Amino acid sequence: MRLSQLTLNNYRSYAESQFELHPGPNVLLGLNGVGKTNIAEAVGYLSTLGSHRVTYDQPLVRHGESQAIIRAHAHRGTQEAFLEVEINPGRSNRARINRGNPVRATDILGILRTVLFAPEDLELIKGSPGVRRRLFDDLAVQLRPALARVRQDYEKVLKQRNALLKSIRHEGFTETHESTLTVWDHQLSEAGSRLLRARLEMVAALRPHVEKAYQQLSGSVRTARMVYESSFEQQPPTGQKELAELMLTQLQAARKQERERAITLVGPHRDDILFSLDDVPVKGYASHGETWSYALSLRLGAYRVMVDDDPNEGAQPILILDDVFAELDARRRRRLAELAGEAEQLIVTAAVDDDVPESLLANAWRVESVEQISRVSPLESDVDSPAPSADSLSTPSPTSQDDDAS
Ligand SMILES: Nc1ncnc2c1ncn2[C@@H]1O[C@H](COP(=O)(O)OP(=O)(O)OP(=O)(O)O)[C@@H](O)[C@H]1O
Repeated sequence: MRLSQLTLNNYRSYAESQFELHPGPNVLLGLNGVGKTNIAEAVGYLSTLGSHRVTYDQPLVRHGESQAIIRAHAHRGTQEAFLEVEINPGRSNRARINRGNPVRATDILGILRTVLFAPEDLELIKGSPGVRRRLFDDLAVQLRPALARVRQDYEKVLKQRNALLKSIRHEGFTETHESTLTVWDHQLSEAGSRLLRARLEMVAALRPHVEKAYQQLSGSVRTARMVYESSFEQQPPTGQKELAELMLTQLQAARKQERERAITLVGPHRDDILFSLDDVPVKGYASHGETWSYALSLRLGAYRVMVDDDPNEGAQPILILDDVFAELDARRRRRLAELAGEAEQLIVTAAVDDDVPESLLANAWRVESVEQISRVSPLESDVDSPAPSADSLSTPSPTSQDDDAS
């Protein structure tokens, strides 16, 4: 999979900018704060409708504006699609496919697949369980877009149920409360069991790939392991019907405690995934370098899971490495470059040219400012080629660069 053209309107620091992207590596170089990550983030947003930096949309819209639009030409083998997403904070986001009528933004999920690794991913190890749950849920949604709805339903019922438990604590428990809780228990178990089943599948699919990626990246013989820790009092079964039944039983058993604490105590929103190297937990124990390698292995593993899911020519996800190389030692950089170099399209951002392995620098761009982006000659990476004009910025296509060079 790849993008050939990306246009940003009022997205983050970009008022109106267009970028040409190439198959293979695309490296964005430039000083801190010039807008490199904003581009990488926009590509990720097109495939997940979420940002790796914020959990809500407002910061994605250029300060002072009310709407951002991301447009892109996406290619999957010989198929091509023109994708457009409008980000409307406070209102529903919309999408358009091949310049058709506006549809719900979630309708574009599944068309473009990306895997993005960024420094924020250290939170996958160090952060709260919610960050880890999101990793598995996002991956499941990229593979099975219908799960986006299940996830929304689960969160909605959970919120309503928690609000009811709070009012029970204040107002006392009545028969009406009992029957409403019973209805919501069924709805929560239905959506929760689907979500949990998808997560368990993702854990099983990721496990061997993460183990392999960790060994390839670090050269270590230690085994990267992961264990799903469920809020159920027993090992969750694998079938969805059995999961739903078990969740219902556990909710009913927890009812007294839930009324006392005014919170839903059973379900996938309470779960965690324990990462370890051999039998030693990563969180709280691993070194900084090991933590980085583990987090990166999770993303490379996700990349492989997507490739397994659709092994067709041209279906590989776009791999995005945002500000990653600076944190790795020389051996890990080289290994990452080898692994990432296999991607049909790779987008890399870096503040320091020397941090990026030379093998990836064939297509590098110097981001000076949001209005000024120019190609970097692979041989003279410190000499900028003439900058394209500002305002409606379009980075030069390979043909025009060749013309410039001649
Ligand atoms: N909604 C917004 N409106 C206007 N400007 C924004 C918005 N969000 C972010 N910015 C600006 O975008 C810039 C950050 O861009 P970005 O994160 O892409 O930088 P970067 O080149 O990746 O930097 P670094 O190398 O430090 O990671 C900052 O100057 C920030 O103020």
